[in-house]
Amino acid sequence: MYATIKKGLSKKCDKCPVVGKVRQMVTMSLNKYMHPRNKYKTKKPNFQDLAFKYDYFKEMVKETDSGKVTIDFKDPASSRALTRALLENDFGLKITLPLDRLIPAVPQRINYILWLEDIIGIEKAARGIDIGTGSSCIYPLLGCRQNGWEFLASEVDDQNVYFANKNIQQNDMTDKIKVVKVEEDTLLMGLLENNEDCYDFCMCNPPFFSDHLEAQGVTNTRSDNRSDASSVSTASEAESVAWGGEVRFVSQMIEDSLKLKSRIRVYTSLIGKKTSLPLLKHFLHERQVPKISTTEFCQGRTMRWGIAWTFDETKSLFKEQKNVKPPLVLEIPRGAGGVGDYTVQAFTWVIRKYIEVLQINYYTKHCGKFYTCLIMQAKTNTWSNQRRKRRERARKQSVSEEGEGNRTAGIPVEGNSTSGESGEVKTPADSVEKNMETDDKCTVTSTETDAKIVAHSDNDTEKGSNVSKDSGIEEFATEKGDNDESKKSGQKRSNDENNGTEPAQKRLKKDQGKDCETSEQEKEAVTSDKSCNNSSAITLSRKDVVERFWKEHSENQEGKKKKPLSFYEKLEPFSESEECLLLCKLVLKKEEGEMTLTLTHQAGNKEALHQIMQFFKNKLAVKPKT
Ligand SMILES: C[S@@+](CC[C@H](N)C(=O)[O-])C[C@H]1O[C@@H](n2cnc3c(N)ncnc32)[C@H](O)[C@@H]1O
Repeated sequence: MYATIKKGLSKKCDKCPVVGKVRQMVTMSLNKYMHPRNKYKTKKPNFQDLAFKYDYFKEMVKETDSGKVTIDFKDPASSRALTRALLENDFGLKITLPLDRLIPAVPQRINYILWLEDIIGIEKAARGIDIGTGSSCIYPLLGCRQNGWEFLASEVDDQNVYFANKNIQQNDMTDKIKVVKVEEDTLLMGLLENNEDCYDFCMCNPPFFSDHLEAQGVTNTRSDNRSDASSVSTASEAESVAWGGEVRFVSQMIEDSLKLKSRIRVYTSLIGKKTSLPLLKHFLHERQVPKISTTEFCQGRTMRWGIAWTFDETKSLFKEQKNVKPPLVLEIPRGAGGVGDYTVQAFTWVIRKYIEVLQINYYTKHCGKFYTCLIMQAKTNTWSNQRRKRRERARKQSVSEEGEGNRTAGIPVEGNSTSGESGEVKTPADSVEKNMETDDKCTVTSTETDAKIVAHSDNDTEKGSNVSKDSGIEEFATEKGDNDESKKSGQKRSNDENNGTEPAQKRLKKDQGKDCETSEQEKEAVTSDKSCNNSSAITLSRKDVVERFWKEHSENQEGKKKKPLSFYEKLEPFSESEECLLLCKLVLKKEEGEMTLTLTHQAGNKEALHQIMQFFKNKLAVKPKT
């Protein structure tokens, strides 16, 4: 897929050394929730510029078919070249790394340094400890270069000690950073037993895993659906695995800190697994450590956590940190939810339909080719226990049918479908339940949770579309002639039309129908796709469907062609200060060819945010390959 551009780069370089016509801004997947002072937050690394400057990096870059300059993140040599180039370019640090040891990701390491700056301040020169400094010695090098901090660093691995010393020397920092080779069971106590110095902080990026199986992802909780890691880990077993994992490692740091107390003003550690955090906090509370603070590092698509504790009760340590929750990020793989068009437009459409089914208020804040932002306001929980509720309802229904079968025999039931089965009064929640039920019934293609959204030809729509009277929510995905229920609902849909709230999806379907009448060429294309053929549903992925949706949307926005908006589009932006169960922001973004869905909490119940994300995960899940 990639074509090497080593030669191409030289050509471009000849044309225009810095700003070539074909210059590509190359970005890494770093999101905007990085530490506010992280320089990569707003200025992503420009691979082309780096390639012009550094030959060792130029050798690694490739150009994608779309002309984007990138590297193969799964190749250790490429990752190493990137780390080397970023440290040299952005921090003036020269670094030598072996290929068989951990290659640190620079933007991630900066986050930890900046968090420490927030805690201890940068006004005064500080002295710190780095436990397990690695071959790069990256934290001491960065802390020293950025803030003039001095370091005592420890390491158990001989090769790491060798390279760490080499890196200190080639950056002229031998008077500021000292590396000590320690034994495996040594953390702070052993390191400090022969000196009486005091330190402002200690930091540590511990080996996360408790055994090699966990390190290889065999026994941890990564879901089967999760896509492969986008970068390679070159960490040796000693670097990533420690007996008892990070919990035991940091617990031992805590035990040591109870003896050392204020010889180190602030104790900190990075945490790789969220589940470790409550255990370590509990451990600290149990030992009556007076001040504890935690943070979340949002690093591209990786989450890490930080934990800090101190025995220094006189200072206002940890006070100024804001507890800003990072967003929940879902990587959307190609083919997710059966949507073949890997575009923001296609997935925006799908997501909006799911939101409408859930009866969550929303308005569109931004809708672009690569970026969509919706503000969502949920009043009640309409997403939990869908399956259980469906089963219960089905059970109830069959019981009532059995019991009332004789009584209802011969009584016309047409039109009863929206007022609820068994004559129940239909609440909005019921309506959602019902929508969800039909949605699942009709859209699940392979498993109960793997939803495939389909659009239908015009005639299919007539038969299949269903708009709930109560909610104005359109049932957007039913197989042709699916069931009687959907046939009955054609009447209900027209209620909606009369109100001028023709849903976007139906408009799409209509347009498809028009295509069939107006253009022979298009007709051919469309019929070959079977969209004009009543006998089968077409997938949403058809490019023309998406293009039409997009065109229509922009027309609406520009106000050139006033088409009626869907029920929810008609809503004015609601008051975001209004009391609700959850207020959040949903962002769909395509960056570097990869799509992500991000939910950011704004107000209300944080658990609800996780539940909604789980709902989207289920709906968009692609089945693991067998
Ligand atoms: C996850 S790596 C972190 C390396 C580096 N700090 C970084 O962030 O890239 C953990 C490091 O701790 C080292 N290590 C493991 N046990 C240790 C111990 N008891 N004392 C010091 N270092 C240790 C490993 O050799 C490894 O280099």
